[in-house]
Amino acid sequence: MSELVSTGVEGLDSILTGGITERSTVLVSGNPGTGKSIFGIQYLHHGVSEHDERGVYVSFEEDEADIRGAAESVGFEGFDEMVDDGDIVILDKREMLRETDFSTAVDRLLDTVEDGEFDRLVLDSLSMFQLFFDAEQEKRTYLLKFSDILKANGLTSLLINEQGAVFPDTEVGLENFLTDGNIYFIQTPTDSGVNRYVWVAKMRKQDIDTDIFPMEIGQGGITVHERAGGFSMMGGSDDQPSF
Ligand SMILES: Nc1ncnc2c1ncn2[C@@H]1O[C@H](COP(=O)(O)OP(=O)(O)OP(=O)(O)O)[C@@H](O)[C@H]1O
Repeated sequence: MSELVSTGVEGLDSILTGGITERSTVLVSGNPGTGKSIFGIQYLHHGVSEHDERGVYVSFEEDEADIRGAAESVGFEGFDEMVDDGDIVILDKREMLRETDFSTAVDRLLDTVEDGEFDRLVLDSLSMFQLFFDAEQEKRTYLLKFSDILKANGLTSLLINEQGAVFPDTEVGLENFLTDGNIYFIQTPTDSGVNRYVWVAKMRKQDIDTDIFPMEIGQGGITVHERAGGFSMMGGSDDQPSF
């Protein structure tokens, strides 16, 4: 049986009955500000601090200082040292977009992971990646090849997907089908801010809880509460999911 990789979010690991199957690629979708990047950083930080697993964070949109700043804002202790020591390697937008040629940028990423010394990868974001393909068939072939390379190098990967539509109007694209798992981060407005939720819609080969669970972002990162329900498109109520 495959090993399970702990996400670093206890409540989410419970929903996943232990974690993510190792060498999977998991799509993490959500609107802006729903916590996708923080989840990615938490996943890598947890890998190093609790499991001695090295990670790579690839960003097309932020530079290293932004990522270090996000880790600091939620109090991930020792994150800077992990980066300084090379336990977490950040390939940031300066690095990835140095060449205008997309395949050279991807080669740089593959060069980093192909020594097999990493266990976890976060790609922020897959949406950027996909902009380079016009034809669906080309996108499909590339995505499959890319995720095969990640798996072959022993990586369990989170591929972040910037979602335009507001939940429950999720856009279901090729990437939803071609990845092993789909996790959604959801936020609904309330009078005083937002209510946050997480939904694991799919995880191949795993028995998962497909309810929608409330979550919070604060010091220590993301916390998922192990009580289903509370989701409402109106926000602020304790009603059961309303769709
Ligand atoms: N220390 C903190 N305490 C509480 N909430 C925080 C803290 N730091 C960040 N947040 C919340 O997390 C949100 C940002 O999360 P994150 O950057 O992971 O979102 P995202 O889904 O990656 O967004 P985007 O797609 O725009 O990059 C902020 O909007 C803020 O509400």
